[in-house]
Amino acid sequence: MELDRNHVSPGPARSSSPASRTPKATKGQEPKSNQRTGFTVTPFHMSPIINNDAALQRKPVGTAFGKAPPARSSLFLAAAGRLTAEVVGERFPPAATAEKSEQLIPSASSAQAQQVEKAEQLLAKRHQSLLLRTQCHLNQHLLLSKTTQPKGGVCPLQSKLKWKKKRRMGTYSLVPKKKAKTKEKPKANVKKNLPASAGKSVTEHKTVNAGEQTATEKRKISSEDGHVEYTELALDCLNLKAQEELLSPFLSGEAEEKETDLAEELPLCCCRMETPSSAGSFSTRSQTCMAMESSDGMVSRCQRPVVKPELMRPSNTVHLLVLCEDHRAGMVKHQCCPGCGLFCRLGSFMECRPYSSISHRFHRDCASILNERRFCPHCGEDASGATEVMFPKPDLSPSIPRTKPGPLLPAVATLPSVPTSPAVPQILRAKKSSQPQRSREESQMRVKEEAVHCKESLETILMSLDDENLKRKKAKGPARQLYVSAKQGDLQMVIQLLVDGKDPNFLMEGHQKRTALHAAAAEGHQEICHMLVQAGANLEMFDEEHRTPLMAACENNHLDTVKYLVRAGATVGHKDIMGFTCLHLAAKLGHYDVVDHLLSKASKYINCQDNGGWTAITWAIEHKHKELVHLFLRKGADVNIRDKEENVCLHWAALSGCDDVAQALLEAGCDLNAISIHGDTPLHIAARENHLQCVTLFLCHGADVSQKNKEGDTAMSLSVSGSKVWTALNTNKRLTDARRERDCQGERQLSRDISRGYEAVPISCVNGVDSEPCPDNFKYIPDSCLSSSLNIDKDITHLQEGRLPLDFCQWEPPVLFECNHACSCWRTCRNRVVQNGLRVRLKLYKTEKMGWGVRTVQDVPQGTFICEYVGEIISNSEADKRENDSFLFTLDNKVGEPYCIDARLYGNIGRFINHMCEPNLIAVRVFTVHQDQRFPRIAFFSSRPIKAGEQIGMDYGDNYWRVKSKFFSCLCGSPQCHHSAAGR
Ligand SMILES: C[S@@+](CC[C@H](N)C(=O)[O-])C[C@H]1O[C@@H](n2cnc3c(N)ncnc32)[C@H](O)[C@@H]1O
Repeated sequence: MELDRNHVSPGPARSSSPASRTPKATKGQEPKSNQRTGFTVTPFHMSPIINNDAALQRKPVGTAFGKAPPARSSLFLAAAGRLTAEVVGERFPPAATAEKSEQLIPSASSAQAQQVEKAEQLLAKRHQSLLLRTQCHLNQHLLLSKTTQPKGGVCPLQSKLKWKKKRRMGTYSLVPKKKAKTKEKPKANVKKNLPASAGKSVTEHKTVNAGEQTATEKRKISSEDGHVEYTELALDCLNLKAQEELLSPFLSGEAEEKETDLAEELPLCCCRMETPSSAGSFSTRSQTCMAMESSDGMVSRCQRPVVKPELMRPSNTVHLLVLCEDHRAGMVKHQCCPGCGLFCRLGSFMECRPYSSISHRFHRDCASILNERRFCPHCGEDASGATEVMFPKPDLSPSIPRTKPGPLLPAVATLPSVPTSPAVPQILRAKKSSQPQRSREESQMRVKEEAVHCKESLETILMSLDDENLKRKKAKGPARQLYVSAKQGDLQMVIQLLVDGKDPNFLMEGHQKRTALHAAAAEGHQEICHMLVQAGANLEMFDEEHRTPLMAACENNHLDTVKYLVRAGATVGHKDIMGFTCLHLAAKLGHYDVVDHLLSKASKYINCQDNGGWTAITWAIEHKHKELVHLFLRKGADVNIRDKEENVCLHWAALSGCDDVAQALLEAGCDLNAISIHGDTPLHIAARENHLQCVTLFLCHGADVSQKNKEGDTAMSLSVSGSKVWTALNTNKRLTDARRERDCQGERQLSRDISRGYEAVPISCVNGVDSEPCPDNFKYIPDSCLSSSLNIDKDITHLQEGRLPLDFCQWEPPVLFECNHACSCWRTCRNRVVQNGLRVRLKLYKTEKMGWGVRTVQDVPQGTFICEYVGEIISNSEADKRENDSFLFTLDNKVGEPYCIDARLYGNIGRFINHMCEPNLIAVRVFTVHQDQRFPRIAFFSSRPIKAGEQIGMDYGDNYWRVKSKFFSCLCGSPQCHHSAAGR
């Protein structure tokens, strides 16, 4: 159901569809940390950061504050009769460690170990190149994601993802994974790289033999020596391997486009151009290859015999050369630097990758330069996109290296750690984790059976690998075949392809640029995952949606594969383009066992928020995965985390209509009175959605039926008139009104809101004691004001979760620092409490003995921010001149001239808070938008749970009473009163 705030009252969800939760912020915009460079920011909860004024003074701006000074105990009087605030007082994660790898070692027989070792030794032959390619792909992936956002218009991925956005959360700013096609490339290197043709006109004549797989182009290029006929090498004239690598990407659905791209780019270098031997003066008889290799500064010449007499010219700085077959293939693969004519095959070079399958190598200093910009001398791409690559000498070690560096493991360690199913394609799929758990005996039997199956299947596969015919047949498969086989669960084929040198990190065009590991993980082919990982597949490769193989396994509920990947070192906390983690994906789809496993392995992500500010539990709640919700609650999920619209879990339960989930959330302490940015309480949502059970539950727990949202609607006005929900709300309202009337015993309401709408919640004023009208001898202001210029230093703007922790030191309350606009966190960050203003519903009422006082309208948990003490900020000398000191609150600053807040003429509800010898409030000094130590804000927090209707009060302090007791006694009425006339 699609709800739109523009038409109906807001709710936590604009739609109950999962896709509707597309959040507002993109990953790129989302700050990863609320810390600013150079500053240490302490979360509010963990916080309280200073109770030491000396420390406050000592610490330089921008440093974290430590624990602080012994403070005095309460609020107080510095000057006569004056209140004081004495006491206010991971993109690629670290490599899997050897330790992690060792966890992969299952207890397996040595026969199995030997078989797997054999498989791995076969794989080892290809390992080196796989690693290199992995690195190349990673480089390319990173490079593309960083640099290729189109300047204007909507990128393909953006438009592709737009359908997902239903929730009205703002705009996207996606980073496309695919490099935008450069139509007008700087042709910087044309002159430089044309063979012996600098400054001369170039004419091209292109003929395409339509009957052939590859195009053959003939170009006539004029030179000083006359015409030299160059022929562009047809790819099918190359050796098989080089040909396959160049052709493989074209076998995808984008073959036509790629062919055109390639044709557009090739003319910039001459790597594929050859000229018949007759064009030069070389005899190829007993000729050796003239290729020069450069390896980290060392130049060496190839000595291999030449087979073909044709000449090639790597660069206009060198002569035409005859080359051996290997170097001819290298030329065509752009492995020779057009700048200097030296081959780049061992050592460090720059590599430009205009497409994932094409690599252009050149030396850093050989880039073409035009207008102080550097370009690839092969294709003219901006060389800033090129990456430095290293091609080490081949390691002839027989061992299979791990995905990540680390000590080699004993061969037995490379067995699939949890062989959950026989390694034959038809039965490879991991069973759904929702299947009932097996008994211990069954499990043991199964492990034995699986070991046997595993042994047999591996044996079969290894035997087939020895079959030379099979080998030859398989070798022709294109790189994408690995992806297809991994997806189909064809373990035998996967191993064969890996042994044949297929890149396990090949990105599958047309399949969201996923890798074979994504495909295997998504299908739950655990053994294939293992083989791919052993062959160098990177666990952290992500697709166009920034999803990793582990995420694919989680989303598809393949528990065993999830377990395997986690053990292999996959990152659990990785976020996709929507900010989802593995937990979000599994929670949304109700994959109980997967969630359970993830939480058992990485519980720290339990409260991780996605781009909409939603935690995994909110997804489980919205999609009515009840058992999962209970699991999250047992594991300690925070139910009061606010999303970007300030909804808490109960809003989502109200939306889904699950009253039993709502009940569990209430028992877990979820705030029934939480208000979203639209002013909605969970009751508003439940009423609007016509969820009767939830409505009655909330009413039973004391939800306020008269609470209005920002559009002025009560839950009742949002319900369908005459419906059961409406009747329940109406009945409750009548009963509540009647009770209030009885409880108030004739209390008259003098004002609906003394704040005149300045506070987020109204503060009514009632008098059931006498005929005194609503106080009007002051002006209500929501924030402190300045009546003279005080030059508050607002330049210091670095600062450091909902409530004070239960162990917050109430006797020596430390200073708090809230996040502000200078932090990198969102406005909804939980370390912003005081700055969010009044949230608890309060009432100004006339007490029997202490004049006006303040009470709460709702139950208030311990540690809740109640209100601030607001007034005129004045200097002490100014305060001394003022006659009425009843509303002076000393800021008790230790720096420079002391200041205080006078709420006599200008103030807020805080000015009516009376002294109580058994207080339920503490005052805390808080900094929000500045850190000028002279001007802390004074915030009152509940020091214990407060019942609805209870008066709130603080301890004015002994100093206050030392002075004031000469004029009057404490009338708080507490049995523990220290300052009553009788007590003195
Ligand atoms: C900050 S005002 C509190 C609001 C005040 N009750 C009013 O009617 O405006 C402080 C004054 O309230 C009165 N007051 C507060 N707490 C009291 C107490 N425990 N016993 C007697 N008077 C109290 C005193 O007159 C004191 O000067």
